[in-house]
Amino acid sequence: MDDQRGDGSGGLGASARAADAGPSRTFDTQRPGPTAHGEPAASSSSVSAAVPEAPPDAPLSRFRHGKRLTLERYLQDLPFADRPPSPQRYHTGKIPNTKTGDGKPRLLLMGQRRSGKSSISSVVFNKLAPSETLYLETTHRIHKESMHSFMDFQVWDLPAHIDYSDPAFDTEDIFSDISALIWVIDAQDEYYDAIQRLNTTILRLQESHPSIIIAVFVHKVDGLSEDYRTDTFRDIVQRVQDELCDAGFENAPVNFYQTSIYDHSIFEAFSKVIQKLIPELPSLEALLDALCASCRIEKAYLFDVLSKIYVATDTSPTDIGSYEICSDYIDVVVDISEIYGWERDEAEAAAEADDGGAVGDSGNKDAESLITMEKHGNNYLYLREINKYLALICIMGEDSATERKALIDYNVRVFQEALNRVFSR
Ligand SMILES: Nc1nc2c(ncn2[C@@H]2O[C@H](COP(=O)(O)OP(=O)(O)OP(=O)(O)O)[C@@H](O)[C@H]2O)c(=O)[nH]1
Repeated sequence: MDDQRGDGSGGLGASARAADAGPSRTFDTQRPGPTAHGEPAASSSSVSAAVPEAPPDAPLSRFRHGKRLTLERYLQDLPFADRPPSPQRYHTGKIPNTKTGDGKPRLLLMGQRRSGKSSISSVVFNKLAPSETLYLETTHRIHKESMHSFMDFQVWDLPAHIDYSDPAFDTEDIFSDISALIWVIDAQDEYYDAIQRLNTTILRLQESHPSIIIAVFVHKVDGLSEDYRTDTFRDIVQRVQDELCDAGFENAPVNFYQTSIYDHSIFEAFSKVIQKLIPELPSLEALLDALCASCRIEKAYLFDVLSKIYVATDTSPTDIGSYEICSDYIDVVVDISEIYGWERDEAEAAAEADDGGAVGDSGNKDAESLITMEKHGNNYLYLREINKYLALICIMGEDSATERKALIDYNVRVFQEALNRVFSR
């Protein structure tokens, strides 16, 4: 592996480590450590998926000090954010239903008991090893996770025993601020009741909060044979749509994903849900397309390093295999940086910010930077940290030789600049 450090950086791992240590994510630190993926494999496919603010003196301030990321600033709740005039195609996080006005997207995890809600939240956001989820206890109260990364959002895990469809239950507090509802169905269990509850909830939300994004995770598919998994998935999709249609709600905008915590499918599904909350997604995809065309990149992902959720990818067909390779590669780089990386102090970062930033300049205005390359079969992987939270990772095409690295570096910097312009608009 050829590992080059640009811009006097502590590297991707340094920022990831700093954030994992608590500053930029308000997670339950009692939960055990790193993610272990690699247990039973299952392929995935998709059809078309209050923690209080950290005190100001918390380590979070390290990231908020000085030059803030334009991306972060835009996506969060600054009142003066300049929004594009085009009609809103995606939720922006500043959803019309927002009551409290905190502007942070909220994702609700709902479903039957033992369907796997807490496991999903723990594996994706707390890096809990999937096997450790066997010991998770039943959720009795709403469990709230705050994710502070390239975009702030909250994930609420709702206990299954409360009947939210009961008209006597005041759901306004729960549903009024949400951006996306993720309904988890246990594919290994009897699912008719789950579908009925899901449809009741969808119909209710359709009346009161029609702009909410709805995703169904057909979960625990790892335990099913290929054929049975496909049949179950189709059956669930069909039943949900038929019942909604019978109730007068045709073509309901519900997305379905096959998921499992034992492989990457849960991260991929979450990525797709999160992408629907990003208003700039079309611009990001167009930028990635342009980059792929100019550098003969086979597939490019913009990853949120902390969660391994991908924020955007180019518009060429996505397969779980390429996501897995890139996701594993981020793990490797983060692990190596854990050992060899160091933290850049703020004065140093600020000095670099003043010098750097121009296209073609080696300075990186927003973050430390790290470039790594690795032969992977015929194609090699290219990773560059874009800012504190985001990393660009590309599977290079066969005709994109490593000798052209200088040109690729240049184009990636142009991409980085363009990205900053998109988010500083
Ligand atoms: N095979 C398999 N088991 C899973 C998966 N996700 C979760 N589980 C298991 O499902 C069981 C229930 O998971 P929980 O996360 O506690 O389910 P929950 O929906 O939060 O349950 P309640 O809190 O009771 O509502 C645990 O034993 C998990 O290990 C998965 O993808 N595959």
